[in-house]
Amino acid sequence: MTRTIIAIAGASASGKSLFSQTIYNELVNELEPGAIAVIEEDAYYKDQSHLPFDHRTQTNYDHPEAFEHELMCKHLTQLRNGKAVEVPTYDYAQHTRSDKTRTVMPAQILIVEGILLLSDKALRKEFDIKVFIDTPLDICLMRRMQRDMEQRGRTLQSVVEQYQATVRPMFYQFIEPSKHKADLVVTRGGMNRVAIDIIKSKIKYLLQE
Ligand SMILES: Nc1ncnc2c1ncn2[C@@H]1O[C@H](COP(=O)(O)OP(=O)(O)O)[C@@H](O)[C@H]1O
Ligand SMILES: Nc1ccn([C@@H]2O[C@H](COP(=O)(O)O)[C@@H](O)[C@H]2O)c(=O)n1
Repeated sequence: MTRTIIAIAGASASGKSLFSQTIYNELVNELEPGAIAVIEEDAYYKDQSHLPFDHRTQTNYDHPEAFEHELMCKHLTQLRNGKAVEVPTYDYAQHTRSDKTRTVMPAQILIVEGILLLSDKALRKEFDIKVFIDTPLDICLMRRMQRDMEQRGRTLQSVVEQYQATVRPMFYQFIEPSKHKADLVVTRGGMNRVAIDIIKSKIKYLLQE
């Protein structure tokens, strides 16, 4: 059986999750059970439970070193080879992994979304289709402020400080240059109906092959 792994990359709050979830939600009931699955790169942030909370707040979460990309690569290879994996789950409020894992079965179509997927050479090799969500950074910042305060337990001050110290500089160092590794660059992210339909058609075509 041929399996296809699709990467959805882009800045934080660019709309990667919305884009991925829209494709998943619109296809999941049309396809055979278990044909499509989604994995988040954020699940592979390193475990920091051994560090005091104050230290965890100082981590640069936008640098490749913050992730356990080796484990992610290993899991993607296992999924491609038809094996189920236990994906970690992440707690943004605690800045570390939670105790639970999530079992992901080897789907024929696997969508993977995350900020640094295309900047890592080893990870890039795992992807059959590479998409970059290209959203202006000021729009990402506005969305991130709202989301991080509502859903990730952050204050306005902490979002602004983190944005200046790491999020913005790491975007220009790692994420923006990785756009050129993409097969498709998508504007308007999760609201780009044409782009969503193109990926959906490609998935349906692959499943018919
Ligand atoms: N095109 C869009 N228009 C309006 N809001 C959007 C759009 N894309 C995403 N959002 C909203 O912005 C926030 C961040 O989007 P999300 O998909 O979680 O970003 P990412 O996964 O890239 O971090 C969410 O609240 C989401 O609903
Ligand atoms: N403890 C953490 C871990 C990550 N972040 C931020 O999350 C962003 C990536 O997730 P998206 O859903 O926004 O793509 C990344 O920019 C990290 O700064 C965090 O704030 N705290």
